[in-house]
Amino acid sequence: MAYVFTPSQMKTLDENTINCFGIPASILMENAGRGCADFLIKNYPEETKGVIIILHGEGNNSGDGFVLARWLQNYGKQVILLQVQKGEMTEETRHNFKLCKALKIPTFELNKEYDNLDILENVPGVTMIIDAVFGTGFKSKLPSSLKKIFQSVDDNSALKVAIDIPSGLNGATGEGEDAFRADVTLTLHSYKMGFFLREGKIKCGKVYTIPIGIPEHYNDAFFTPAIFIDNKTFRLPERYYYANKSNYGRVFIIGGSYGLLGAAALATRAALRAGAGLVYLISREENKYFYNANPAEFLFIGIPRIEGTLTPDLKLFTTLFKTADSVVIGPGLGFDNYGTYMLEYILRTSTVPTVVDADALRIIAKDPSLQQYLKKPNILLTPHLGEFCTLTDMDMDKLVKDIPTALENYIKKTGAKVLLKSDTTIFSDGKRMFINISGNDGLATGGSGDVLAGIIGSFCGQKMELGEAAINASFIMGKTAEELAKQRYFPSILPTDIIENLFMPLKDESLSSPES
Ligand SMILES: NC(=O)C1=CN([C@@H]2O[C@H](COP(=O)(O)OP(=O)(O)OC[C@H]3O[C@@H](n4cnc5c(N)ncnc54)[C@H](O)[C@@H]3O)[C@@H](O)[C@H]2O)[C@@H](O)CC1
Ligand SMILES: [K+]
Repeated sequence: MAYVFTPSQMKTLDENTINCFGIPASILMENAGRGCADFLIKNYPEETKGVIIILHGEGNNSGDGFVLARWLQNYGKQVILLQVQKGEMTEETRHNFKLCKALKIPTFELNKEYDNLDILENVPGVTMIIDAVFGTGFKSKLPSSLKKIFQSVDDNSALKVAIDIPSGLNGATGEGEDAFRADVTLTLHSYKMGFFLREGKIKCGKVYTIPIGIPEHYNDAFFTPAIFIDNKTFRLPERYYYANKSNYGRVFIIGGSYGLLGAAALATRAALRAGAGLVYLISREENKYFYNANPAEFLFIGIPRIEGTLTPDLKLFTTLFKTADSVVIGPGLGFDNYGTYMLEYILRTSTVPTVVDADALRIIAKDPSLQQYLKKPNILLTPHLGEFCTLTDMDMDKLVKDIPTALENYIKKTGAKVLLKSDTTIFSDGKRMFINISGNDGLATGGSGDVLAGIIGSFCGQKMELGEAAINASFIMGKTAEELAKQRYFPSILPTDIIENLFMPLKDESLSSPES
């Protein structure tokens, strides 16, 4: 299981490992530094052949850097320590610094004016620059002196390695425009939340985890950590050897205003491709021309308007709706009385997993009385960032500064379950959090959200739990886009390509046997 921790959760884990479990801080630091040294020696033989410069300050991250320096020297490597930030040394850090001095590892200090930055350029044969300045204890903004130093490192052709987290990156929010830009990040124990958000996605390079001795059962002992969905953790709905269509759910897709049936049609086809037993497209009666012209595997149910008004005739729909196993409402639903009336009915009466997407989200944003239904355990909202801003009445600039907190606040306020879609997609219900980063820019096309809603509805119809369905649908859709990008220039990927090639990545051996 790949867990994702915030810096404060990491602190809780470290403290409990030291104070309750009984592994001293000095041993954790030794494990961290030695683990990084062993990893680099094994995986980067060329890059560790020349001079290795370790940039440090005085916190515990720097302590890890000092242990790493000792071990690299022990393995016969040439190491230089370069202090770029002043601070208070902890006992373990100070002790390891002394040991480095005792080993005669060369130590340099940049002067106050930082006009001796050319140390970095003048040392011949540098093949690796390691950042052990700040770790998860970094707060606020990077000092301007460090900005200058990191820019200069950026121009150097040596391999750049960050210990635990690139210095200057906020481990909770991913904010860090001026952070150290690493080619490789050796993160201690587990991923940090900031790796998957904002600048974190470009500052970390390749991320590898280094175990430091925190016991496995501590991971979820003090809080429920976020889980990163990857090739090993993703799941698909179970299929049975002896089964018929009734085992795989009746999925109701409700949407499609007059003349705008495309969104609902995409969700419908996606639900079928994702394995649903039966898919009903519930739309306005005047859309039946579409079904007549495109007879397909789904069933079309037209809900007529009540004479003289824009309100649908729900009586015709209610009996049939009792047979639904899951619902998707919103794609192309429309904002008139018809759409609002249908949405209110579904939110109030549905007892099966219900995915609320697109127009339905905007109706909820306009009509706060509908918020009362969001705490029902079977309701999932699937906004993209723009729709989330509308739901929360928040500026995009403010939202992207700290997405996890904005999400947490909205869930606390409404009790909703949310799949927040962007290049990093997050599911949260206030208790669990799942993170998915699969996919590419080819998904930034109108209609992708409708396809995703259809897949989620389909997975729910196949008895997958709502949160699991949401994140796994997002994962498999992203993987499909990645697979398609091997065959065509990714901006040309269309939502219909995703539908027609869904599950194609399962041919890839690493994905072929998801844990169930
Ligand atoms: N005992 C532990 O808690 C362990 C910690 N470990 C390492 O220690 C790190 C966390 O250690 P710390 O909590 O000491 O924190 P850091 O080493 O990340 O940095 C803390 C230092 O940076 C300074 N600082 C923070 N933000 C700053 C800013 N904007 N400008 C200037 N100075 C700033 C603080 O005043 C403090 O001196 C982890 O990332 C990991 O590398 C590991 O050694 C494993 C065990
Ligand atoms: K670091």
